[in-house]
Amino acid sequence: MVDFSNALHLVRERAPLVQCITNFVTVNDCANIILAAGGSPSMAHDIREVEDAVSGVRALVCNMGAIEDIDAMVLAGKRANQLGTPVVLDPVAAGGTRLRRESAKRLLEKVRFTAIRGNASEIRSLAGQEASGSGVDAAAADTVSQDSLPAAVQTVAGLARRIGGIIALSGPLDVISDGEQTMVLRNGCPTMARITGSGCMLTSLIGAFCGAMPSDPFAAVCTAMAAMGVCGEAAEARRLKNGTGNATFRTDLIDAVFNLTEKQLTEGVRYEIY
Ligand SMILES: Nc1ncnc2c1ncn2[C@@H]1O[C@H](COP(=O)(O)OP(=O)(O)OP(=O)(O)O)[C@@H](O)[C@H]1O
Ligand SMILES: Cc1ncsc1CCO
Ligand SMILES: [Mg+2]
Repeated sequence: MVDFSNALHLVRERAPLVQCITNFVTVNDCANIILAAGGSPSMAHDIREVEDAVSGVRALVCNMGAIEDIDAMVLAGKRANQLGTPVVLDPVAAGGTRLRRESAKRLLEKVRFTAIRGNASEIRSLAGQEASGSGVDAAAADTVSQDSLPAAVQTVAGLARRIGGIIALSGPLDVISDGEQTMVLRNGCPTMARITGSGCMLTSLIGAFCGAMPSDPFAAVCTAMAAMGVCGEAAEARRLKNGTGNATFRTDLIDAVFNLTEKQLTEGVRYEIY
């Protein structure tokens, strides 16, 4: 049983410092969503300081959108592993190019990840399955539907066992597994895929929750994913009411995380456990 309410309470009470080595496309949104959740962001990514910087934080987020910073991620990740600090990976476009396939392989060999959050194409690629996606968005052919859900649960749980951490596949249905228990979340809205960075922001949020409750990473990841979905719905309600577009939606999404209450989260989340 995941206590969503307690996890949200803890992230606000503990205000974890989260270090992100992340891409320049969405870096500002990642910093702001960590702040919205009650955490504190550090975007230090220079290879000359990441080992030092990671010593003072509660979680490290490595985002492969910053493909030029893979060496820094390996160094920071190894240091975080030594310190017992949670490390979260966003395998942006993991199967898209040879450089990304090799980088993902190298990261998984060198660093032990507490959690990996990617879209369906990225998770399929990490699992060694045929994936249609080549850019940063999931391919329609890979997207999890009600019909393909049983197979997706197997893939996600199998990969979780292989890496010894949590795998979170996002999309219309979110599938989260630690290899034994698997949660399926049915929140969110299609507009979330019409802004860049909802995935990057979600991975940063996972970093904040893992930093706040390192002893229960499954609850941390599930709560971050649930919060993002419920907040996506709140931002969509505003968009429909105000007739705004994706730029305002992005701001409303961050505002929704800032204003999210424990009651709104527990009443709004739609999930099942496998
Ligand atoms: N069609 C949809 N219906 C409901 N929720 C969605 C939908 N598409 C995306 N989401 C939600 O959007 C968030 C980001 O997931 P997504 O899989 O789009 O990430 P991503 O492809 O890595 O994004 P990016 O790389 O642009 O940051 C998750 O919370 C997910 O549940
Ligand atoms: C668009 C884009 N390109 C590299 S990273 C990124 C952010 C979404 O993954
Ligand atoms: Mg992404």
